[in-house]
Amino acid sequence: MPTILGRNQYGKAENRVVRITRDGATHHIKDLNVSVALSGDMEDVHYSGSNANVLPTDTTKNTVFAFAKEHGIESAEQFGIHLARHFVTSQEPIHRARIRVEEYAWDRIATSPAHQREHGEHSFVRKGQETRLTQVTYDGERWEVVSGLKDLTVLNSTDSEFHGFVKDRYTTLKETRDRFLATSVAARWRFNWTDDERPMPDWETSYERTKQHLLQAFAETYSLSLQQTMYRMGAQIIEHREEIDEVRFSLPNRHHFQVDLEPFGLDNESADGAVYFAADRPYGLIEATILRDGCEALIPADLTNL
Ligand SMILES: O=c1[nH]c(=O)c2[nH]c(=O)[nH]c2[nH]1
Repeated sequence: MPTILGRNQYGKAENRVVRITRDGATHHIKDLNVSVALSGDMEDVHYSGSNANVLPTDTTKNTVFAFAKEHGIESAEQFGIHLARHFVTSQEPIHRARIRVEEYAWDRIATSPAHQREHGEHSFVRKGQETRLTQVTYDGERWEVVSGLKDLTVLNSTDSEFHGFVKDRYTTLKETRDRFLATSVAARWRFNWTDDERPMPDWETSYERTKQHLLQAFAETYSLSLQQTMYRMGAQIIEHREEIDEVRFSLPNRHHFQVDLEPFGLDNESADGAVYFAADRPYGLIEATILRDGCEALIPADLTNL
C-alpha cells in the first residue's frame, strides 16, 4: 500500500451546554462549549469503512448533555476529566480522549431590592462585555451623534413566556410558559444635541446610564415576547435620558432548548438542574426603533450600515 493512515481523531465539536441550578428563586448558571476528540483503533473505518469500532459522534454529543444532567457541572476541569475517563474506560477501541472546554462566565444583572424580593435573581450579563460604538457627523453647522453598543450578551433563565401566537399548517413551535430569554444586544441611540450653542451631554455618564437602563429593563421585564422586552428597553432609555430621542435595536433571539434526555432514562423536565442546548443558528432576529413621541426616525434601519 503506498499510503498509510497517520494520526487521527474524531468526535463532536462545540457542544453548547447550559445548566441552570435553582437555589429557590436564585439561579446559578454553567455555560460551556465542549468539544470531544477520540482516538484509538480506528484503522478499519479509514481503510475499509467498517464502523465496528466507531462510537458515533452523535453519541458523544448525547453523553455531554446526559453527564451535565446526571452529574452536574462543578468545574470545566472536573467535567472534562469525567467525560474523558468515561470514553476511554467504557469503549475498548478508544485509547485516548481529548476534551476541550470553553467556559463562558456570566455576571448577575443588579436589579432593585423590591424586584429581587419578588422575583429572585435569574438575570445575567456575559462577562467580557460589549463593544462601545459611536458615529459623529458634522456638516459645518449641525452635529449628529449616534452611539451604541454591540455584543452585550444577556440572559434571563426564567420570567419569559411565549404563547398565543399565530399557528398555520407549518407551525410546530410549542407554547411555553417558562423559557430562557437570551440575546446579544446591538443598539444605537441618537442624541438630540445638534448645535454648538447648546451644552454637550456628558458622554461618559450618558453611556453608562443608558446601558444600565437597558440592562435593568431586560432583567425586570416579565417577558411575553422578545419584542415586548425590547420595547421596554428602548422606552426606559427614552423615559430616563433626556439627551436621547431615538433608540434602535437589533436583537437575535438566542434560543435555548431543554434537551430530551428521556432516551437515557433521565428526567430533564423539571426546571431545577435542567440542561439546555444553546443553539447558535438559525435565530429569530427582532428589530425596532423606539422614539420619543414627535421625533423623527433617523437611525438607518439596517444597523450594519452604521
Ligand atoms: O419572543 C419571541 N418572539 C417571536 O416573534 C418568536 N417567534 C418564535 O418562534 N419564537 C419567538 N419568541
